[in-house]
Order: sequence, then C-alpha cells, then structure tokens
Amino acid sequence: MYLQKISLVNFKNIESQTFDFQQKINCFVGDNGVGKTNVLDAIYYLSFAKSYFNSVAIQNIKHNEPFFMIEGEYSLNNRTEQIVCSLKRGQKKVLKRNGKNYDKFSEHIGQIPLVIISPADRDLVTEGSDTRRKFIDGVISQQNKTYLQDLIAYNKVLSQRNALLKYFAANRTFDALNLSVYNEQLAAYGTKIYEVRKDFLEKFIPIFNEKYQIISGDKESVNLLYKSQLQEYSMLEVLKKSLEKDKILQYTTSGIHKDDLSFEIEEYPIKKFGSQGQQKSYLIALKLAQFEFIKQQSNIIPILLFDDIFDKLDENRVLQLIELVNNDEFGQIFITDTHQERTENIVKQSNKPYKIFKL
Ligand SMILES: Nc1ncnc2c1ncn2[C@@H]1O[C@H](COP(=O)(O)OP(=O)(O)OP(=O)(O)O)[C@@H](O)[C@H]1O
Repeated sequence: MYLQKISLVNFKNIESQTFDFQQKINCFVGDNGVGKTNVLDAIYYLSFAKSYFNSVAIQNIKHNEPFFMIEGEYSLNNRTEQIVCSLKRGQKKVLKRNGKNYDKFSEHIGQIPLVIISPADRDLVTEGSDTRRKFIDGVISQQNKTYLQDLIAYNKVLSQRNALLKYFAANRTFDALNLSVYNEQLAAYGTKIYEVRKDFLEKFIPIFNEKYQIISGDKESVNLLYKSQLQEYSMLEVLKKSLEKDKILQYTTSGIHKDDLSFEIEEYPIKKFGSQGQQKSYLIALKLAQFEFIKQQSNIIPILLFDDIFDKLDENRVLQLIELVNNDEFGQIFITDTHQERTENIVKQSNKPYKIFKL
C-alpha cells in the first residue's frame, strides 16, 4: 500500500498544491516554516481524519479561507483508492472513501495504517501519564475495536461515579449500595482493559528493546515498564482501598485510568537522565515498535512519517536507521528536513528510489 498522489487546498499555510509520490522514499526539504510538517500532517489526516499537531479542526483551515480539502490517491491491493477529507467553517468534517461518505470516522481508522515520528512526541517523555496512556490506547485500538468500546464505557462510568462522589459531598450523605453499582461496572471494564494492556505490553516491550538496541548500536540499556495498580490488587480492591480518599477529593483516585509507562535509561528515568539524542532514540524505538506491531496485526506495511528525524542524532544512529530502512521492513516513507544536501546524502545510502520536494 502506498500514497501515489496528494492534493491540498487551503490546508494550513498551503493554498493549493499537488504532489506525485515515489513508492519508497519521499523527502520534503526547505527552510523553517515553509510547510514541510504541514504536508506530513495532511497525510496523517487521511489516515486518522484529524491532525497530529492541532486538535482544533478549524485551525487547520488556512487563515481567512472558508474550507480545506485533502485528497489522496492510494495504491491498495493493485487498486486505486481515493480518500478525501474536507472541512468547511461552520459545518461538520467530511470523510469520503471512493466518493462514499463515512458515517463514523472510527470505521476508517486502521484502513490506511500509518506511524508518525515527530519532535512533538517529546510530550511522551515530558508530560503526564495521560499522554503515555493515550499512546498505548492509540496503538491497541487501531487493531482492537472492542478495547476502544470498553475504554469509552469505562470513562463514562468513571464520570458517573465522580458525579456521585460530588453529590455525596454536597449533600453530606453516602450510599454504599449506589456506589457499588458503579464499582462493579468499573471493575468489569477496568479488568478487561488491564488484561489487554498487559498482553499488549508483553509483546510490545521486547520489540521496543530490539529497536532501541539497533538504533543505539547496543550503546546503552533501556527499560520500558508497565505500571498499574491492578498488578497488585483487583480493581474492586483498589476502589475499596481508596474510598476514603475518593470521598474527600470527590473523584475516583485509583484504577486503570492511573496506569502509566516508566521510561528508563540505565535504570534511571530518561526524562531526567537521558541526553536529547538518547531521548530521541527512545521515542524513535517506541514508534518503530508501534510500526512493527501494527504491521504484524494488520498485515499491511504502514506508511511512515519521519518529521525532522535527523536533528540531534549522531551519524552512527542515522546510519543504523538507514540500515533498518534498507532491509525491506518498511514500505513508503516520508521525511522532512531543513538541509537538502544532508537529506540527499543520507537517503542515497539507502539504495532505494527516492524523490525530493523542495518547498
Ligand atoms: N491555519 C493556518 N493558516 C495559515 N498558516 C498556518 C496555519 N496553521 C499553520 N500555519 C503556518 O504553517 C507554518 C508552519 O509550517 P510547518 O510546521 O509545516 O513548517 P516546517 O516547514 O515543518 O518548519 P520547521 O522546519 O520549522 O519544522 C507556520 O508558518 C504556521 O504559521
């Protein structure tokens, strides 16, 4: 599967542009702010019906324009598939496949598998646990729709339980029976979610370690650990233990919505003890593991977007990445960089067909 062509109208800073792509490697080069990342984001949009960088949909329409449109032509199983995503101010976003509207965008997710590696991924290291949970949930739910439904159901019960705790506090009352209805539901969904996360991470972590060792050339050891209160107690026990605290704080302080991933280098948190290049290598390894996982599950080689990939990586790590690309693990790749010469020199070493777009 690969993207043959994309046409953009009024998408962010791009007024109107069409690109015909190479089946293997495509590079966008140019100065800061010319719109290289915006083209990658448009490609991301066609897979997920949303931007990777700006979650406020209308802010992706070019300033002072009434709409944006992204049209992509893919080669999929020797057929051409057309995906169009458009948004008019004041109207709902529209997503079409071969001219037919999708009612639910979720039906489209996973059809054009894609992984993006971008400097914005730094949030996974620097931000709170919700960013890391979103990452795991995103990878799992691309392939497991039941998981996504369980997660939505869990979050709904969670807000109902929180509303009840607030009601108890406001009315100086408490009803254990009423609360237990929510506890039972949280336990049912929470346990299922925990089991899926645990199974997923058991498969994912070895793939991640392997990728990190390749990129770093076995230079340092890293760890990725799953942290969940359910590793020690059942969900019902966890809720019981935190009841007094929950009553005081008026929200549910324990459960799988507090799960986290611990990122370590030489057994220390990478956030505090990893260099910029090591942190970047860690994030690339995470995303390449995601790539591998999606490929195994869907049997389609995902499109890979490398945003500003070469910055902060030493020459050896860049070479290791090129090695990875060379062994045919990958399908179509899009790269952005500010240095045309550097990009050309690097991609030449891959012995794969490539095309460079100067923006
Ligand atoms: N809705 C919008 N309308 C017009 N311009 C926009 C909109 N959203 C973003 N931009 C502009 O797009 C430009 C950023 O483009 P992009 O992030 O693709 O740059 P880049 O070429 O990747 O740069 P860098 O090398 O710095 O990463 C900025 O100038 C930004 O102001």
